[in-house]
Amino acid sequence: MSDQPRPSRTAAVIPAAGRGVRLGPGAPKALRALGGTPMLVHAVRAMAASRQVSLVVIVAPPDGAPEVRNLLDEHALPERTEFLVVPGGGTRQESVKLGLDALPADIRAVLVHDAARPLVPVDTVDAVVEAVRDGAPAVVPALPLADTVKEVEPGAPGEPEPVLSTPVRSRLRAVQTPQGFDRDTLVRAHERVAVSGEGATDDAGLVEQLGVPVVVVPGHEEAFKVTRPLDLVLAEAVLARRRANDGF
Ligand SMILES: Nc1ccn([C@@H]2O[C@H](COP(=O)(O)OP(=O)(O)OP(=O)(O)O)[C@@H](O)[C@H]2O)c(=O)n1
Ligand SMILES: C[C@](O)(CO)[C@H](O)COP(=O)(O)O
Repeated sequence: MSDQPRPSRTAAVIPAAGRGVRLGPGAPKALRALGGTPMLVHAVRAMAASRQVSLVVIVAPPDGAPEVRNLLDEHALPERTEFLVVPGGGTRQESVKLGLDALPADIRAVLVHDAARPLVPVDTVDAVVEAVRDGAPAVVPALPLADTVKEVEPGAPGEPEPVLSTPVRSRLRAVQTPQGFDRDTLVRAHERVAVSGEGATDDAGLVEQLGVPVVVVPGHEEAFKVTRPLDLVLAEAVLARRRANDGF
């Protein structure tokens, strides 16, 4: 056997342990079908489509790891990619941490990608990986906003909420995944920033709390998050358009 050190590798961690409450009653969101295939399988394929990603860690619902392992075995996935399934936690932040804990030592760069963003194009994945490999410790894909955003004083449900301010829209970005990180930076962020309430809403936010710079690269409209029922309608339409285009 060669005693040369193995080159450092890039892994993707896919938090998929959420219930999908905002999507309505049914199976855990990641296991629901999109175009006849579980949303999670689309997300796993989207990460494995990047030749830069050699390991995908899937963070399953806490009691659903065997089911997710079976699901992956039933679907065609690239042979050059390694897949690991670990049980998740009660918040997204805890689930990502459990995924990071499972990474082998030779992983130097990590993507964190929501199972709920099943249709992210491979070019977006590659752009994030490239930026990390070029030396950025934390990279997020993002898009400018179409709506004006107001900061409000949250009130009781259904009651009018006083507006506090209107941030300058041209300075705002809607952040997507995969978010890419130097592994040590992301692990440090997850160790230092405690889970409070629902946890941090994204991983780059934890890194920002360390004072480490985060940069934005262009996101993609098709990397939207399936959160509410209407998002599922859009996702089915995007998938149908892709399949029709592939047919010609
Ligand atoms: N305890 C949790 C909560 C969320 N997630 C994952 O984090 C991603 C983004 O979360 P979101 O879209 O909010 O999913 P849910 O938490 O399932 O949605 P909801 O808030 O509507 O229940 C999803 O892929 C989800 O599976 C996770 O791994 N573990
Ligand atoms: C990580 C994220 O997708 C970036 O926009 C988002 O913050 C996840 O939020 P959610 O409420 O857990 O879906």
